[in-house]
Amino acid sequence: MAADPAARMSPVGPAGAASMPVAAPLYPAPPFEFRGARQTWVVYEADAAMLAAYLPAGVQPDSDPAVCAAWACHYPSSTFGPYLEAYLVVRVEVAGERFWYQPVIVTDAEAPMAAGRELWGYGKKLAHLTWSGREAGGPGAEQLVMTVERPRGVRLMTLSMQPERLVSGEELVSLPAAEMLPTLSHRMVPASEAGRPPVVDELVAVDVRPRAHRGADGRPELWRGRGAVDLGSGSAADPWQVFRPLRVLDAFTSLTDFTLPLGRVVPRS
Ligand SMILES: CC(=O)CC(=O)O
Repeated sequence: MAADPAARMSPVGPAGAASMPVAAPLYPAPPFEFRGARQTWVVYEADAAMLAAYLPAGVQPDSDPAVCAAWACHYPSSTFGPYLEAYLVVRVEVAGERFWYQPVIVTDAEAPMAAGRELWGYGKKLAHLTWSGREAGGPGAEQLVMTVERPRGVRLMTLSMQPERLVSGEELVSLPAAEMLPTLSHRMVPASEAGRPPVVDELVAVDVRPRAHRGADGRPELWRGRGAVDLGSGSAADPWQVFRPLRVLDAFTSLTDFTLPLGRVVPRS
């Protein structure tokens, strides 16, 4: 009797799987979807010379003092599952194009950690993150707070933001501190044979626009308010204090749905 093809079907992943291990991939193939994403930015000035060691060759702040942002992400629903993430980013210029360069990223889950490092060159580390604040901001709403510890008990960052005023997409575009630039990462993959140079050493840009902003009646859900970032004295492994704010410029929080695209390689000169 001929075997039933369905009965022979393997319970493991298909050949050509999107990620390792190919028999049981850690994360699926694109598209990479995010729903109800709460992102909060505190934009500030920092000492460009202090943070220079975090920038790869060919990547320079586009101003002095440097413009940085502490960026807190609460992702309740995504292709990679629910997770929290925190970034420190620097506004930079590379060969005449401007980006938000991402030297520091921490997350609390394995799938977005591996996918971020492998696909986009996001140099993520695992950390203990907490997030508090209601889903929707609003005037008089409780403040939004993210904390980052790595390892647990060693506080690297406390970010807080008090939403005060709903702003339109047009108004946001006109605010210098909220400039929507592509992000940029340094994707480095070491060689597996001793004495060989990295097999990948490239700058990867990701253009996260366009974003679909959610809100009651389809209006954008973007709030502006007051922000604060405390980076303390860092740690030996993670000297985040070099990004310490000199002056806070602005603070925003948004609630969006979006699809994260793959990147593009940026020539260094
Ligand atoms: C999986 C990813 O790296 C996407 C993100 O968390 O920004």
